[in-house]
Amino acid sequence: MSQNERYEAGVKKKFHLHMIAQRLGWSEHSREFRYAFRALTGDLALGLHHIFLKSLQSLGSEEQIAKWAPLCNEFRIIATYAQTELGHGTYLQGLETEATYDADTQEFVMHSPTLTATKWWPGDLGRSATHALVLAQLICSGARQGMHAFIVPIRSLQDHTLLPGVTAGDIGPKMDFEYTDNGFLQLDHVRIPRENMLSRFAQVLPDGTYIKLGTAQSNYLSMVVVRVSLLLDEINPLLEKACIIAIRYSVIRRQSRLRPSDPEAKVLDYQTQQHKLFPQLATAYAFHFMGTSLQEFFEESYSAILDRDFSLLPELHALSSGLKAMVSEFCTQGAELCRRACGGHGYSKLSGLPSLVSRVTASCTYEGENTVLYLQVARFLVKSYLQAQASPGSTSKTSLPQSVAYLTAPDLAKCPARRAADFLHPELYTRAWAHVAVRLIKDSAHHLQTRLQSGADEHEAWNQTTVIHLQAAKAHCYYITVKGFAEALQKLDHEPAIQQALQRLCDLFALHGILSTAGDFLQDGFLSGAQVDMVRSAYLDLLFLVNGCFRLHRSVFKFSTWLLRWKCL
Ligand SMILES: CCCCCCCCCC(=O)SCCNC(=O)CCNC(=O)[C@H](O)C(C)(C)COP(=O)(O)OP(=O)(O)OC[C@H]1O[C@@H](n2cnc3c(N)ncnc32)[C@H](O)[C@@H]1OP(=O)(O)O
Ligand SMILES: Cc1cc2nc3c(=O)[nH]c(=O)nc-3n(C[C@H](O)[C@H](O)[C@H](O)COP(=O)(O)OP(=O)(O)OC[C@H]3O[C@@H](n4cnc5c(N)ncnc54)[C@H](O)[C@@H]3O)c2cc1C
Repeated sequence: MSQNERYEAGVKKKFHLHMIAQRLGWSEHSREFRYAFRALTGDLALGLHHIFLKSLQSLGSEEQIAKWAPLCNEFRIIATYAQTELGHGTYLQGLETEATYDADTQEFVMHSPTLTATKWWPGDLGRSATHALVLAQLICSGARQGMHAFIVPIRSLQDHTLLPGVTAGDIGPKMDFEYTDNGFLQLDHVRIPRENMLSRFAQVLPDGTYIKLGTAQSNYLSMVVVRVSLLLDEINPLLEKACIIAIRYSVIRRQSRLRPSDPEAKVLDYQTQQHKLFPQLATAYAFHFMGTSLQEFFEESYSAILDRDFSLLPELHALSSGLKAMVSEFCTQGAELCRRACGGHGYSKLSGLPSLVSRVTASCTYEGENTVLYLQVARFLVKSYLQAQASPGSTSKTSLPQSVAYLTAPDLAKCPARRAADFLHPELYTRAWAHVAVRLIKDSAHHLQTRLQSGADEHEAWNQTTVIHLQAAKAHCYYITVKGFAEALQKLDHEPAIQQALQRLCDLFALHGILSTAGDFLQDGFLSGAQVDMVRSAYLDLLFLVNGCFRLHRSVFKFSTWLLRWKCL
């Protein structure tokens, strides 16, 4: 299909599913709706319409939510989230679109002062949206107040033509997401009422007085909300699907002989094929359980933040940033590995794998470019580490956020494992991951301090140590995921068969990670070379055991059913 045909198909599917859900009484978060969404491969248009709604609920006052949410829910308006510009995506302080308050008319004048101020990328903007949530620099009472969110009508509700002062269109062909009309938007002194600035965390009074109700980053909250929601709703399911296709293919595909006298072997019987695929399956499950745990932490902190208690926001920002970066990075790598594991058929679009790979690849960029998000985590880790060092032994150490409490826990200098089987104990490998994360965080903080003491200013010192910070942030995120996976399994005692199968995948995820970054474990002697051999031996035995599991269930192997069952637990 052409881009236009894919776009039109995406819109048709969107409303077809919506009408079925209405007729059958499925809520958007119901299992039936989510399963139908998966079955439609997720190629539904108007994804940003829902991101607009999430942003409205995060940044809008109760009155604004009451006014605009029903219009969204009934699709009487189609909305998008317009933040990124041609010249700026990451650096929000550099966004150029202006919202200048006119006290005489009690309006904001929305304007794109330069070509680089053109909004560029927002989904559903090119052809669909009637309204845009425009993130712009607020100017009132003669001062620039930073980035705020403004609801701007852009197309007529009568005939869908662009409104006066609005220039918009489609940004053209992309690597994927062809069913979404990512667009551009230029505003030429477009006037909107004062009430259209989302005002949960800031207000502009009729006379232009600016009232700050939150923190400088309160208006960044919508990005946190979306990062958390994309993990389980969009990104990890793409790896899950790739695993289903590649493992089922590998159970059926026969190629070459294990012994000359044997019939051709199922490719899943080759150890190298297991080595390609089973760690991806383990990763998909690890991210499922970690994403569920993050969702629980999000729900606990989100209601407090909406009530302007920001105490948990720094940790939520760090967790959501790091886990979005890690999940998107690993799901992109994993989906590509699954594709390549299917040989020539993996290069056929008919396998479904190429489109999964090109779609998940975008997640490394949208909703925050991964490197930038990892560095946000690193900033949080250094601050937490220095806080822990500043008050050794005092009760304030207990004030460390829960996700970094391990920075003050007793640390093992050397791994106690004496045989391969010792590495199949979650307590042991979780502490191994904690050790490496602490060491890398400490190392990154010390390199930063050394640069500062050598006379570099804080910004140069930070920039010259970001590669080390990146390494520490990644180890921290992997540790969080291993710990979360192991803890989730402890709640499955009532399902022993499932618990055992998942335990093997948890062990596999932890040990595969150690083998992939063995240098980090060897560097300070925490693991010896002999112990890395033990890890490899335990890992290879796990591949054999997991394969046996598929051999047992091979005919009834239905990952999605299994996962659905586990999601129900
Ligand atoms: C089915 C459909 C699937 C596809 C959907 C695709 C949807 C895609 C939609 C989008 O892509 S929307 C656009 C997404 N864009 C971004 O995510 C932009 C990323 N950039 C940023 O978030 C900020 O520019 C960045 C964090 C990189 C820098 O923030 P700042 O410019 O404020 O500077 P700084 O790093 O100094 O942060 C200052 C403070 O704010 C804090 N902070 C930053 N971002 C925060 C945040 N989001 N929440 C809470 N606090 C935050 C940060 O930790 C720090 O706290 P401390 O001073 O206490 O250390
Ligand atoms: C499919 C898709 C859909 C999208 N949908 C939307 C949408 O609906 N609405 C919307 O507003 N936006 C949307 N975006 C835009 C997206 O949010 C931005 O592309 C993203 O935030 C990255 O910004 P950028 O493109 O300016 O890249 P840049 O930030 O310019 O990144 C380029 C390079 O610079 C590096 N870099 C940048 N800053 C730093 C730093 N401080 N330290 C170290 N390295 C740095 C990055 O790591 C990267 O390697 C979408 C993008 C895609 C691909």
